[in-house]
Amino acid sequence: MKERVEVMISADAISKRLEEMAEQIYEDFGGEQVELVCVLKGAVMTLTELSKRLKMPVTMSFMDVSSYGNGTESTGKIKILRDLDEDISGKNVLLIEDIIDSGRTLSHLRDLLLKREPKAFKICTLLDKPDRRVADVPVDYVGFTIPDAFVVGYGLDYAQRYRNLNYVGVLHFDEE
Ligand SMILES: O=P(O)(O)OC[C@H]1O[C@H](OP(=O)(O)OP(=O)(O)O)[C@H](O)[C@@H]1O
Ligand SMILES: Nc1nc2[nH]cnc2c(=O)[nH]1
Repeated sequence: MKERVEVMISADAISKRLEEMAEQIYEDFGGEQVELVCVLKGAVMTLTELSKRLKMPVTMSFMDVSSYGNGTESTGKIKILRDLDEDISGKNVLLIEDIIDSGRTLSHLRDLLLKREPKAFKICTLLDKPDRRVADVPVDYVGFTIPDAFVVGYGLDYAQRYRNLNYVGVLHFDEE
């Protein structure tokens, strides 16, 4: 089997959309300082690229959770591998994800973080795949709504590869 990536969302389109989202986020938080919470590893590229476009003061912290193995199917189990170092109570928090698929990861994280009583809590994702939703979770900022296909690039991996692509593409497996 040969792997092939077909472009779905170009680098240019992502850059423009992040610009729009950053403006909206700035307005919604009234220019106040925000703690950006990144869910490793997939959201790293979205976090860095979005943060460069945000005009208010921001801080960054990282959580690591696992729900997927090296394949393309969710296990349905969410494990916290690394929690935040900082207390988020009383802070403006923006949780950043690369993709919402079943919604299990975000729904679990949202419940966990809301218990810590942030001042404001919003969720931002580069990609949303609503067709596969199992757990309902309200999302404040969606970059792109995409059809049900396994995508890679811009932080998203297949067997830990392709995260470095500056675009989002559909992964195909061709017969050799
Ligand atoms: O909505 P869900 O079905 O829960 O899927 C979304 C999650 O899956 C991906 O993470 P993954 O577990 O692949 O880890 P990674 O970010 O380290 O690649 C992605 O980054 C989300 O966190
Ligand atoms: N790489 C990748 N990870 C995911 N996690 C949930 N959905 C996806 C997807 O389409 N691609």
